[in-house]
Amino acid sequence: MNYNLNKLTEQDEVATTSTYTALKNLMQLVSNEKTNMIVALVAILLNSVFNLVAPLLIGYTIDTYIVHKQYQGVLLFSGILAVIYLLALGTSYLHTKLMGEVGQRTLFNVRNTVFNKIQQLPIAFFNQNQAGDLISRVNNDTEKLNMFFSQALMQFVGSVFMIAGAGVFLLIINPRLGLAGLIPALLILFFTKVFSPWVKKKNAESMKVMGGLSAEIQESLHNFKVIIAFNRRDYFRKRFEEVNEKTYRAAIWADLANTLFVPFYTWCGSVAQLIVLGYGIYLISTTAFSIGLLVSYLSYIVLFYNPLRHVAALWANFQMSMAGWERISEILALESNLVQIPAATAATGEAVVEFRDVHFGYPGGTEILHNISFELEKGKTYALVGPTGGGKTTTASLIARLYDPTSGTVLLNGKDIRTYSDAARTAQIGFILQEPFLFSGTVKDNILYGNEQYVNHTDEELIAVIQSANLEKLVNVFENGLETPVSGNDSMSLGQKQLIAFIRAVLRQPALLILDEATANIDTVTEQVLEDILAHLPATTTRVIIAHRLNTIENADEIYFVNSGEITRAGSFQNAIDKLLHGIRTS
Ligand SMILES: Nc1ncnc2c1ncn2[C@@H]1O[C@H](COP(=O)(O)OP(=O)(O)OP(=O)(O)O)[C@@H](O)[C@H]1O
Repeated sequence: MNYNLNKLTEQDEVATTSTYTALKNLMQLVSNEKTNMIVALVAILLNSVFNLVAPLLIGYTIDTYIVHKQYQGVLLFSGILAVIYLLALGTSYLHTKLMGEVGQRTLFNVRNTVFNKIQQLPIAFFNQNQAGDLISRVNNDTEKLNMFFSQALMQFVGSVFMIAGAGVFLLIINPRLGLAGLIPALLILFFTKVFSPWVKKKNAESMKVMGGLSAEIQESLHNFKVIIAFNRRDYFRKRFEEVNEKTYRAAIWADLANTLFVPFYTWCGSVAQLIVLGYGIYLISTTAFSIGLLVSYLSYIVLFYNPLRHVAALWANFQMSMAGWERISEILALESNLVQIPAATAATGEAVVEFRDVHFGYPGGTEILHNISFELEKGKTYALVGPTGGGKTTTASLIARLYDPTSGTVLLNGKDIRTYSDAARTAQIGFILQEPFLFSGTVKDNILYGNEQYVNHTDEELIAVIQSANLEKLVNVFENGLETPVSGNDSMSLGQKQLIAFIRAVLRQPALLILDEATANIDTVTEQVLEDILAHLPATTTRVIIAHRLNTIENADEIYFVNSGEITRAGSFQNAIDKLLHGIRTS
């Protein structure tokens, strides 16, 4: 399955959605904010009404009181206007506050939802996407949604109300003058329709390269040791400069697209004012049209075109939010291809693990394992040996169901491995990866990770468990034992990390323990301790050891030779050495 977010095709369905669909999906996300949104909507509606009534009152005051010099009436209407403006202020505050909170809650929920989704996706997803791009989606793109809800949405709705209201007033008071004043609005409509897709595209491009920039930063930070050791700062600097330049150019285009509407809308507003002024003066001189009405008209033209200009800026913001939402939706639409399937048949066979005619290739790559069939029996120790790149780790990954075969079946305890829940499967399998990962905390925290059954143990109880599993000597390797601090993945030697991963996996008491080069960086004396621990695991534990060091595989019950995607029994230890040293090695 294609999990590459930057290469989704039409068949992947989520590639591009219409603005309408994107908006509909987005609204579903805030369905539990309905009450707040309705109150905010009412507030913005009232706000528009207050702002719309004011010019009418001003025109009325001019024609009725100012022209006839009745200053008591002027004072009265000034007071009424002051109250109306205060109410407008109150409603404006209310909807801004409510929508600000809706925005923050949505941001919180969307970030949680996206992160949880990412956690459910299979390893293939992480293989195909760069961490920096994902971080950018979780951080930056979700923030665009916050902007949309906290600022854009209600301002947009308020502006639309205002435009509609002002338009109605303009057409009712004097239809001909109103129509004349609205002619430039047609130009705006046309311009917006033509340029909106382009604006959206430019924003989407900008976000995409921003994701690329994050990925570049992440990669160089991750590989800083290599960069410094090889003195290749210039290499990464050059690569960074290239991506930064791309980001800069895309941002310039997006900015240009986003600001394009505003001056044009302003210009259209000015033209409309000129039209109304000219035509209004003509109407005053030829008909009974009053100065007060002309003043009201000019105010309504401002109330019509100002929010239009605002809508232009908000429209760009909206396009940006939709582009961000689409990038987030791409993640939300993905489903793990490693789903649990219903168990069709009862367990067949005694083997702990069985491969039946298994073929496998990584997504988008060539086939790595070709028609593999073998069985691993309970309580035995198996070694997988073979040249680099031969397929050992891939085989182990299929045993642990980090991937599913392209065809064929992997069985765990006689049942298709896909019929097990994640919890049931991982409870049976302990996998020590080639590159163990440590979290910040202490040695104890890292050991307890994945060993929830011991989380509530006191230190004494935990030490007792460690002693009974013969792991005490390994814990004592660390200066402060269980309390030795771990300040991130790079704060320990690879051998020390392997020790912690070993303790973690053995404490799980798995029925099947896979060690992928798990002792490659451990000194010979400590390795003997590990071997002793392995030898004293419960008699039912099956061990799969992947190793290049020959002494590690010496005591295996069975040795498999993995070469060029084929797995064959190597027979005796001597045979395995012959194959390794003199066999045809392809990878
Ligand atoms: N995530 C991946 N995506 C694409 N191809 C991969 C991936 N991981 C491994 N491969 C390819 O699969 C093949 C088998 O790799 P694998 O890691 O299984 O070999 P290995 O026998 O464990 O090697 P080593 O002894 O170096 O650990 C190699 O050609 C490798 O390039």
